[in-house]
Amino acid sequence: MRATSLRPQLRQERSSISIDYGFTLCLCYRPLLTSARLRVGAAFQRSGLSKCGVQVRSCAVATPERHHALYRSELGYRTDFAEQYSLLDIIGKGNFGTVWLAASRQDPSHQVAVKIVPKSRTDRSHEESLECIRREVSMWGCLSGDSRYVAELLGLYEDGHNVYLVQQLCQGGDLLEALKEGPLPEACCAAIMWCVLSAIRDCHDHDLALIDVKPQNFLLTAAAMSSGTGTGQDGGCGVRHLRLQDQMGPGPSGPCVVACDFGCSLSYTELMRGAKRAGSPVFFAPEQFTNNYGLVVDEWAAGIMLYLLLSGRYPFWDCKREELDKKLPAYQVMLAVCSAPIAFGGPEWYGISRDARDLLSQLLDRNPATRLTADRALRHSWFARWMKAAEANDGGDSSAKAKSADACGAVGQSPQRWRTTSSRSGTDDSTRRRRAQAVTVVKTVGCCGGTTDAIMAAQLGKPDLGPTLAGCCGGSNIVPLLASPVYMPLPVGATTGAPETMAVDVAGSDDEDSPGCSVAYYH
Ligand SMILES: Nc1ncnc2c1ncn2[C@@H]1O[C@H](COP(=O)(O)OP(=O)(O)OP(=O)(O)O)[C@@H](O)[C@H]1O
Repeated sequence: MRATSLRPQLRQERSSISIDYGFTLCLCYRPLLTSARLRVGAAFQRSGLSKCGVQVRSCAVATPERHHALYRSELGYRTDFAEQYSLLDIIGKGNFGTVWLAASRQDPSHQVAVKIVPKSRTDRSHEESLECIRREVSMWGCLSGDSRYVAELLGLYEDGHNVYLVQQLCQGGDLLEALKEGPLPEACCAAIMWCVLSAIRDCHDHDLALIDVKPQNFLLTAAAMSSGTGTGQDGGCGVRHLRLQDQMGPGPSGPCVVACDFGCSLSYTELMRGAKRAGSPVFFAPEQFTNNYGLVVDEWAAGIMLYLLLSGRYPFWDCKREELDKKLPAYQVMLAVCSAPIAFGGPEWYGISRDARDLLSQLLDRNPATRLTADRALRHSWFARWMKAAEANDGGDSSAKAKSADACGAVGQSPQRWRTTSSRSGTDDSTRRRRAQAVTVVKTVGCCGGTTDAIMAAQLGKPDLGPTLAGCCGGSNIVPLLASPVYMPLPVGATTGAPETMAVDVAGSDDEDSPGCSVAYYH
């Protein structure tokens, strides 16, 4: 049927057509579109409807066909997508498909994400494309439901052109987005990495390697967006306020981060047969360059992710994330991954705990045989510390809570964050003031429990001279936290010498290098 023959009928009824991504058009002219196998965009062009003042917001993908009775399923999926869901807006685009926000037609308040994957990719035959989709779906399907750290796959649909993967909507976007505002507080990184490593552990328990572990493939859920205790200046909600304790156990809100995208995943058997190289080279483990690797490449990539979350940088390159995202020649990537030392020297590491570095070194172990597995990584003392600190904040440890209340109460802060190591007795006011002049606000770091940012400031002094401490704030305005006059608000970046890292005592923690609380200080 020639497309031009559509024109009179369309013109005749155009006043009653309301176009929403072509669904209405599909509905009204189903037989014509079906028989002619026209994509909506093409139908518009040819019919001249656009000239009649009717607009289509997007024709980037072929729209779902409502004629499921006529369509014979190729993959065995349902064919009534258009009856079940309406597409609302594009959320994002990947290499192989477009992700849409969609709503259930029965209950429009129920929103989902739908990945629309064309059945024929330009770089593959139709059969090969279908095989890729089948593989991804079978891997995802066997994890979804079994692991709470994997995005839920809610339904599978197909039509003549596309496959529709209906999945849990993750409102927070991906972790790369979250990193755009700079490194995340350490407490928040612990919460995220708990989910990432749990997802990896669950995959490995199913004899699957995720392979493409990177921030883009981990999504922040609705739970992440509503997390926090409301104490920060920004309301206390959102990514920077994620708490480790909310990610554990079968809580009603679920984890803050889930894994998505199983397009590169490989089964253990496939790995043993000699897997093909896939994924993003800057996240490759050294052995991945040889095409002879096992499940623990995921742990290596998780190590790179942790480094990135904590510092905003990649471990083997002396540049920021954005700089490296521009393409590097493959041999340069390989050389760095296989031989460059892991740097912890930059200023972004001043506030990071020794435990975090230790976990990183064990994940980024170039020997796959000794590399920490996800299961063991989850039992690393870094997580235990953050849990302990969080419990103390939440009231598990009443004495720590009381001490903390002492420290913070004087300036009306909620009783949670920092306490002084001691206020050196016998220090007169002029000495305090002199020291205070030399206090340097080092950086914003995550603080105990992850519920507020802390601006850390350290006073001039040597360790043997005693007290060192910290201002606490939400957002960027420094407020004097502690009762002692030593601690004064200072402009960020005021420094008087070369920084060294020093531990600060934190409420609820007995150890000297409390998580997330080391600061730079100056002599
Ligand atoms: N379930 C979801 N909820 C919300 N947003 C999502 C969801 N799944 C994907 N997205 C968004 O859509 C974007 C594209 O996702 P997709 O999985 O197609 O691509 P990708 O991971 O970038 O690419 P590729 O599959 O090519 O590696 C993601 O970056 C993410 O921001």
